[in-house]
Amino acid sequence: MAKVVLVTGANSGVGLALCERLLDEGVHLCMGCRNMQRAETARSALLRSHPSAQVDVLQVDTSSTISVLRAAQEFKLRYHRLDYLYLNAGIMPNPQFDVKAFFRGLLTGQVIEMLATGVGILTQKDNVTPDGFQEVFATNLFGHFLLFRELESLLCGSGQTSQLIWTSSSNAQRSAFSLDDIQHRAGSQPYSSSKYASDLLSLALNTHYNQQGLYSSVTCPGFVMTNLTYRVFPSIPAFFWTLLMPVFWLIRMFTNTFTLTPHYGAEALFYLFKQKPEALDPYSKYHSLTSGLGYTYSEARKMDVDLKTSEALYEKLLQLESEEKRKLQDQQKTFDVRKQRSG
Ligand SMILES: NC(=O)C1=CN([C@@H]2O[C@H](COP(=O)(O)OP(=O)(O)OC[C@H]3O[C@@H](n4cnc5c(N)ncnc54)[C@H](OP(=O)(O)O)[C@@H]3O)[C@@H](O)[C@H]2O)C=CC1
Ligand SMILES: CC(C)CCC[C@@H](C)[C@H]1CC[C@H]2C3=C(CC[C@]12C)[C@@]1(C)CCC(=O)C[C@@H]1CC3
Repeated sequence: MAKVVLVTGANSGVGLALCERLLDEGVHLCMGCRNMQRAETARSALLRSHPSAQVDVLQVDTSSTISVLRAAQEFKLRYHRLDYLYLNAGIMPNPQFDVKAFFRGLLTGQVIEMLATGVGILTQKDNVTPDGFQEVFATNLFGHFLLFRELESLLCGSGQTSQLIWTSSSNAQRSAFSLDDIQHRAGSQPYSSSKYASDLLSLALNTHYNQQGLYSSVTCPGFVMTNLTYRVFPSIPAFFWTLLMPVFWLIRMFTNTFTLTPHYGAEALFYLFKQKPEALDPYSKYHSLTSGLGYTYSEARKMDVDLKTSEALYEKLLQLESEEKRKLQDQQKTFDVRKQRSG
C-alpha cells in the first residue's frame, strides 16, 4: 500500500519541491493548501511530471481553528491512514530589513552567522487573526498543533511508525521566545519565536508519543528563494533576486546554508522521509545544506532546547486547544438556539 503523506503549504516553495520529490517515491500525496486555485495550479504541475501519481488537495488555513478542524474531519473521511505529516506552511509577515545592522554585521566577525540565520537583521510586524491569535503563532505553530491533535488517531493507529516533520528555521532563537508570551504579542520577532516554539514542541511530542510509534523531527531548509524571502524586499521584483544569484553562489563558498533553490531546500525534509524514525535524534535539527560546489546534503545539528521548557509549552498548547474547542462548542450552541427560536 502506498504511504499517505499530508504536506501543508504544498502549493509553493519548499513544500511544492518536496511534493515533487515525494512523488518519485510513489506516495499517495495530499496537498494541504489554503487557496484552492493556487493548489489546483500546483497539483496540475505535479501531475504533468508524474501523470499516474495519486495527488489530492485538502483545503486548510492553518491560521484558523475552524478551518483546521474541518480539514482534519475531511481528511479522516477520505483516508484510513497517515504515514507522514509535514508541517511546512509558514509566514513571515511585513518583514523589516535593518540595513544598518546588516552593514554593521558585515564589518564584524558575525557576518557568516548573520547570513546563515538572518538573526539581528530581520524583524516583523505581526497581525491578529479573526480568532484573536497572533497570526504568525497561529499559522506556523498552533494551527499545526491542532491539525496533528485531530489526526492523532490516524497517525498513532496502525501499529506502524509514523512521522511528523516540522519546517523550522535557523532563525529560531531562544531569546525571541518566552513562556509568558508564547504568541509573541510583545516583541518584534514573532517568526523566530514561532520557529523556536516548533523546536520545543517537537521535543515534547517525542516524549509523549514515541511509545505509540509517532516520531517528530525538525528541519531547516536553509536560505531559499521563495515567496517568503522575496517579501523581505517587497518593492524589488523577483527577477532582481535572480540577478543576485552569482553573489549568492559566492557567499555559498563561505556558508553552506545558502541552498537557494526549493529543490535543495527540501533536501532535509526528503532525507527524513527515508530514515527509520527510531534512529533520529529528538534534540537535533536536520539542516538542508549545499556546498560551494553545489553538492546538496543534510546534517543534524543540536538544538538549544530543554525538556522542562518543551513540556511547559506543550501544557500551554493543550490548554489553549481545550479553550478553543469550548469556545467553538459555545458558538455552535448559541447558533442552534437562535435557529430553533427563529424556525
Ligand atoms: N525560504 C526560506 O529561506 C526559509 C523558509 N523556511 C520555512 O519553510 C516553510 C515554507 O516556506 P517557503 O517555501 O520558503 O515559502 P512560500 O511562501 O513559498 O511557502 C509557504 C507556504 O505556506 C502556505 N501558507 C501560508 N500561510 C498559510 C495558512 N494560513 N494556511 C495554509 N497555508 C499557508 C503558503 O500558501 P499561499 O501560497 O497560499 O500563501 C505556501 O504554500 C515555511 O515554514 C518557512 O518558514 C524556513 C527557513 C528558511
Ligand atoms: C547581498 C545582499 C543583498 C544580501 C541580502 C541578504 C538577506 C536579505 C538574506 C541573507 C540571509 C537571509 C535569510 C533569510 C531572509 C533573507 C536573508 C536575511 C531568512 C531569515 C528567511 C527565513 C528563514 O527562516 C531563515 C532565513 C535565514 C537567512
